[in-house]
Amino acid sequence: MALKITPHTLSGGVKVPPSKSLAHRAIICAALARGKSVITNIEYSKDIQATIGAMKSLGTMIFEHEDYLEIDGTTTFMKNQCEINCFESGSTLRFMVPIALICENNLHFIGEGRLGKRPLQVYYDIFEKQGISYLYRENVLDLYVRGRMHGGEFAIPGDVSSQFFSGLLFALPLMDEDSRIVVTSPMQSKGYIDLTLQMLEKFGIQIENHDYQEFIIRGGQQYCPCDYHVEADFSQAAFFLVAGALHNQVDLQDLNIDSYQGDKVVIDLLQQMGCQFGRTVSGDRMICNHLKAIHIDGSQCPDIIPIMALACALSSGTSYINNIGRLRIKECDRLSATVEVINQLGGQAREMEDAMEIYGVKKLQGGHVSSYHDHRMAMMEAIASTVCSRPVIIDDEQCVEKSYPRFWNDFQQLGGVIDECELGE
Ligand SMILES: O=C(O)C1=C[C@@H](OP(=O)(O)O)[C@@H](O)[C@H](O)C1
Ligand SMILES: C=C(OP(=O)(O)O)C(=O)O
Repeated sequence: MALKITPHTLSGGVKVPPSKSLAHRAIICAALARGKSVITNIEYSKDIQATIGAMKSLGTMIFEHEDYLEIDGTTTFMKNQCEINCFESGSTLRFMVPIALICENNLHFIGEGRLGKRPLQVYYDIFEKQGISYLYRENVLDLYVRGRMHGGEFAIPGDVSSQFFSGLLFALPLMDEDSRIVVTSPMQSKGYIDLTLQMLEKFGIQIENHDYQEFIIRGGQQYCPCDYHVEADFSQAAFFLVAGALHNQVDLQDLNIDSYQGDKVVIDLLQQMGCQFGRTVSGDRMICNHLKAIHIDGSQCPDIIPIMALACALSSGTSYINNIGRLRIKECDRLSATVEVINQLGGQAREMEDAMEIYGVKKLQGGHVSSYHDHRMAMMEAIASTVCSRPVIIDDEQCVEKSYPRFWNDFQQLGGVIDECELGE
């Protein structure tokens, strides 16, 4: 089965889902604190379920309510032999590996989809150095680890994934030794490190950040329980903000304009392209008369690149997005997939090793595209349908459950016209 989206302008209000990145972090910090924390505004996407399940596997008590969690970390680490299912969540995997090794443990990490193909070498290098035994299969996530990690000196490249840094920053404060992490190549996705440091501070952990070149972590610290409300997700808001830039009338509810989320940059980027961003009683709205081409440095905001590329595809002039080689190691090769989708829908884009060039057109046509089993590709394709002259057909549309399970409901509420269809229709 596939989904047929008949072109239709979107209009109305949408409640932006809670930030996936902040929810992962709040759950982890609460689970590492001795005592009870309440985390409100939770939506059970597959990735968030993975992190909840992972912490439960380590022994944390987590009580799931409709839209909030009660977490008590008093029993965390009481289990020292466990299986951790990360589903397809890179964040869960890269955060949990060092956390699960804070105490002597016998671990089996499993997962789905492309997760086993995404890089983990940074941790294998640490295992080698620290004598931690591990065994894995190539290309699928099936990793056995036995041992305990110690604090000390770490040298980690900054341009593979910031998630390795976040993982270590969560775990090292609980180890006996003091630690220092040296960043050996320019730090990308810095905004996500900021989210980690901010959350750690809320839960009582102190870390020194020397301009993303070195982090100093005192050992023997303690997480304090804390109640936390998860704010709306700018990476998801980006889809509806771009929809606005493409002449849809969408009001976004609950955005925190003072947020530290790096993907908030979507507002600046669309403004540079000629859009106006305004707040009304019914929410925040992006409007645009004439969309101009832009140059984007994608190194700090990888998740909004597919949807920003769509905005570029419908702007006047040639846009260029560089420093995006890391898009190739996400849920799919997002660099290649984004270029392919734009071209298949009737736009014009060219793929380079670390960049893409997009030649703006006035309208897209439509057609059959793959979701590449990637939530951000499927959501970008849905927004693209609003500026197509013919239907867009997407396969495997349920992949949005990874981050935004109610996406298709929200899309329909806004007037999106979707029907199930047989492939080839
Ligand atoms: O820490 C996080 O919450 C994330 C970090 C980013 O990964 P990279 O640091 O690998 O770019 C981002 O792409 C991912 O969706 C979420
Ligand atoms: C890349 C993503 O998440 P993760 O790395 O956690 O799988 C994403 O949500 O786009």
